Amino acid sequence: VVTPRVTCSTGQVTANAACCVLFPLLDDLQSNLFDDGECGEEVHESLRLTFHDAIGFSPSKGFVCGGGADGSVITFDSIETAFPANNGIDDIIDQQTPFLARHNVTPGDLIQFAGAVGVSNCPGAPRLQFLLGRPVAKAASPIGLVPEPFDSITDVLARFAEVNFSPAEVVALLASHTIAAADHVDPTIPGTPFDSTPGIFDTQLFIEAQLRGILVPGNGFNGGTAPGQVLSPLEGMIRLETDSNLARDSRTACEWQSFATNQAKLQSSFRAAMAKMAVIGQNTKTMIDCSDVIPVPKPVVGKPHLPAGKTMKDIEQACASAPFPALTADPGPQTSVPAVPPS
Ligand code: HEM
Ligand SMILES: [Ca+2]
Ligand SMILES: [Mn+2]
Repeated sequence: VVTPRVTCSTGQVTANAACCVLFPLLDDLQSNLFDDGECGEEVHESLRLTFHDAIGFSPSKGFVCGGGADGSVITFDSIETAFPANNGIDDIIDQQTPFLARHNVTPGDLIQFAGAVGVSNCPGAPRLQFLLGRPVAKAASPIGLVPEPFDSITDVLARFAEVNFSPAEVVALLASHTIAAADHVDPTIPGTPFDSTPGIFDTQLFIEAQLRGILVPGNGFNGGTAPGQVLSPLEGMIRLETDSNLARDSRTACEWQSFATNQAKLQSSFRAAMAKMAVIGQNTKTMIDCSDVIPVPKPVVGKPHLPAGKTMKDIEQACASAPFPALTADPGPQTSVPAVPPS
């Protein structure tokens, strides 16, 4: 099979002429949103936005087509940014919205494209799929569809099951928290990461979430969405109750552990789950595959390890059928994780 190719007026070659609109958008995003190709704050927030838009879909609440990954979080931002679970997403919505005036794409396409481009800046990430063609949203998402960090695993799995995601796919999607930080869980310490390497798409989240929690970063629990915050193993790192429980619940612990040292599985599972999430509620038959516009990410930096000062005794074994993979610790004093700088 010969894949047809077109050359855009801007010089790049792609699968379909409809994708040409994305090259100037790619350059604009890299220069003016992602600080020249960084895997920093705006990439993290853009990835979070892909989820908070897409998960707003509920067959039981009357969606048949439309909803989901439709850009409603931008089109109806005054409604959806007021949902408690969307705390903080107004920031990245304000930063992405001006790109709509400069490029001929819909809000739903912008959100998923920015997420895929942003993730490509993170060493170790898979090259995500991108399909073009989400119509402008006709309605806001109903409230209550975005999971909260204090939700039970039963509730989280039920919410994802409603949009046809298995427990294993939920765990794969949580790889997103390897390139993530919290601004609002404890608002006194914004930019506090979920793993020690928030600029790298590696397996450290799946190792570090399994370490025994011993401390509260910053100066104690400071409101925000806590009760969704639980003890962290490392100074400067924050742990969500849902991440902690997904790593320990019998329905998800073995899947969680399976990612601890398997970068290739992490990449392929996250890629597949993101491809599915990015089109929730959309009709893929009318969409165009523009995945070849997404840059190829750099390889992962570093190897799976315990943070300095930890031993295997600090791992809380949760999977009943296989031992946690043996790891050695980085040398040096107890790891303290620096915050992700705001930019
Ligand atoms: C059980 C499901 C989930 C829960 C309860 C959850 C909860 C949270 C919370 C509370 C934050 C911190 C927000 C802040 O304080 O700034 C956060 C950040 C984040 N989440 Fe999730 N999340 C879930 C699933 C996902 C999924 C599926 C994705 C994407 C595929 C995602 C991507 C992110 C990213 C990238 C950040 C970091 C944002 C930043 O650094 O500014 N999350 N999540
Ligand atoms: Ca990481
Ligand atoms: Mn942030």
